[in-house]
Amino acid sequence: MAVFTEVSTDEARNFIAPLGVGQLTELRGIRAGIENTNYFVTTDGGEYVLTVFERLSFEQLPFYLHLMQHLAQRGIPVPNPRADAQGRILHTLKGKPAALVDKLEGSHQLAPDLHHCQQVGSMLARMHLAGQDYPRQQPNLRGLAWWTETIPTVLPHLQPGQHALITEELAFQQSLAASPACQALPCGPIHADLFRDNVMFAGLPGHERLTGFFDFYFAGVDSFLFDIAVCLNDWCIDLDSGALVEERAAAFVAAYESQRPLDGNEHRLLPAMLRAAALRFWTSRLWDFHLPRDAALLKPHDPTHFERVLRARIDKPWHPAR
Ligand SMILES: Nc1ncnc2c1ncn2[C@@H]1O[C@H](COP(=O)(O)OP(=O)(O)OP(=O)(O)O)[C@@H](O)[C@H]1O
Ligand SMILES: N[C@@H](CCO)C(=O)O
Repeated sequence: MAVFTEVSTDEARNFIAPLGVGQLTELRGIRAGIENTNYFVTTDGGEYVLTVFERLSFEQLPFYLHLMQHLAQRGIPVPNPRADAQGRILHTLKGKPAALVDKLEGSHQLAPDLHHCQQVGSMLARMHLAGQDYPRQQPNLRGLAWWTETIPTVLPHLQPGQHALITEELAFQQSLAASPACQALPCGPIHADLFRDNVMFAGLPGHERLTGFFDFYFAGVDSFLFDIAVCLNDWCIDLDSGALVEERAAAFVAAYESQRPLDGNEHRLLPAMLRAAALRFWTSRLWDFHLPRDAALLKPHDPTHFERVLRARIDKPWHPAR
């Protein structure tokens, strides 16, 4: 359940009044999600999502919300935050930060095929290009510095084989990140968490079209290759074994490259970046699992999934044919 902060109809009506979205006709709590309170808001003018942020602060949120606005203004299908007459998109509800964004049409595609992967790959590249002139800066807060700080805190909970794997992988990623090749990777704002449950598709089975990316609250400035690797490790794998489904991965990358070709460095570093992306989510899942901060807000995902993904990426490195 994901209504941590109850919002009444009157509170919602007052909240949306300055946002020029019409009169409230329906307010419905959204059960999915574990981070924030979300409500579907219907007005006589359209459909929206009201989010009350439970963990992110007034200082952190402008980067994410303005990024969504920037991308939406450039034609990327992401939820556009609604502004008041002064142009403010970060609001306050019950003392907490809150936003009203456009509701995306459609639903998740949890069993993607080539067609879905191609659409995500192509839109990811378009998003990277559209974000290049985004002026705000915020690093990927779940990047190497965070892995380096967090991995020691989870080590006491690991079996010897896992302990060796995660410390060796961290050392590998630290030396890789310091290399000139890695430092030359093209960077910009990335989503950094574009899993199957953060993309919407609409349309009849077999003919679905991508209607949007959402949940930008792990976004940050990092290499585009890292974003590609996060996607490949979710959209293009067999969820049981963690093995890459090469046909889907090749289709994803080809579609990405139809919009933004990878440079030689990106091509060479993709196998290592796939390992980095697996390490990132293994670490965060271990941290959520073994060191829960706020039990009420957290239903941890299975960490061993990303241990399998990491082992699979090490055992069978992959990069697309050129
Ligand atoms: N802009 C949107 N348009 C349509 N549906 C949305 C939108 N934002 C959120 N939703 C719906 O609300 C659900 C919960 O949102 P979300 O996944 O962002 O939850 P969260 O708690 O904020 O984050 P997390 O995914 O980390 O748990 C989504 O699965 C989706 O169905
Ligand atoms: N996508 C993340 C969780 C939310 O960011 C995971 O699957 O571990």
